[in-house]
Amino acid sequence: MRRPLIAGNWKMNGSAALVEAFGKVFADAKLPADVDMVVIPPFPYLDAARHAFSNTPLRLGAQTLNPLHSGAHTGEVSGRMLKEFDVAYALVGHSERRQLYRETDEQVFERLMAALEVGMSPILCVGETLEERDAGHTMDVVLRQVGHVMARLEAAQRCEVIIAYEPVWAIGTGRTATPEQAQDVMAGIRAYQASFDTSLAEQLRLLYGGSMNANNAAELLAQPDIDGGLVGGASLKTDDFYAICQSAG
Ligand SMILES: O=C(CO)COP(=O)(O)O
Repeated sequence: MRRPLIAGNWKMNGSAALVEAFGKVFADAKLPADVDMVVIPPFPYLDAARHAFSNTPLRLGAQTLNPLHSGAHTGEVSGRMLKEFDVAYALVGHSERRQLYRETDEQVFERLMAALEVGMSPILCVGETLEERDAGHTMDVVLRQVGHVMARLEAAQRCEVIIAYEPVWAIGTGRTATPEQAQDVMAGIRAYQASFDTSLAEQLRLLYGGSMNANNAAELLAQPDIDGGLVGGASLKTDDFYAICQSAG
């Protein structure tokens, strides 16, 4: 059985007050014990979140990381630094980074390797644009993004990777993929992974992202190949994120 994972990607949102609010709501909550719950705030809030979440099941993630450990790279943050703040997960290849900051598949691979090197679980984000979907290229795009990374990893590294399928057209648009659309792509990713190793494919955790909210989470999470969610907008509201975590249990 794969352990469900719900991760909240705050993107460039949130505040010190929101960190405190999450610490309070998640401290006394009756949350499912069999679900991994992760908050991914902007870097400046990581240290406050580490303290505020110490009595909660919430773990921390980073939105990106530099491939190097240190050096003359103004504005960048390394995995080694993030580890000092108990950051356990790192997003790599989010579509906003691919589109707005021109990150290539190769840079995504380098960042993912940096996360693995310091013992963080990378969450590799993949997904097609609307034009790519309409042209019938969804699986080609997604498997290119997955393959560029997975095909180059050792088996032991492959087990550490979590994959988030986030159709670009569903991100922040309120337009969620139907459970069937999401399931089709997730099944395709798992089948690709099975071409390396069938038992690893069974263990691979696949998250859906793109306008997941408290109302649609249960139906998406009920799909056989969806093991969790990568939540954007709804992860900025304590009650909504709490409800999504509940529905994963
Ligand atoms: O990009 C996302 C999470 O990484 C999804 O964002 P929304 O949930 O706001 O659509």
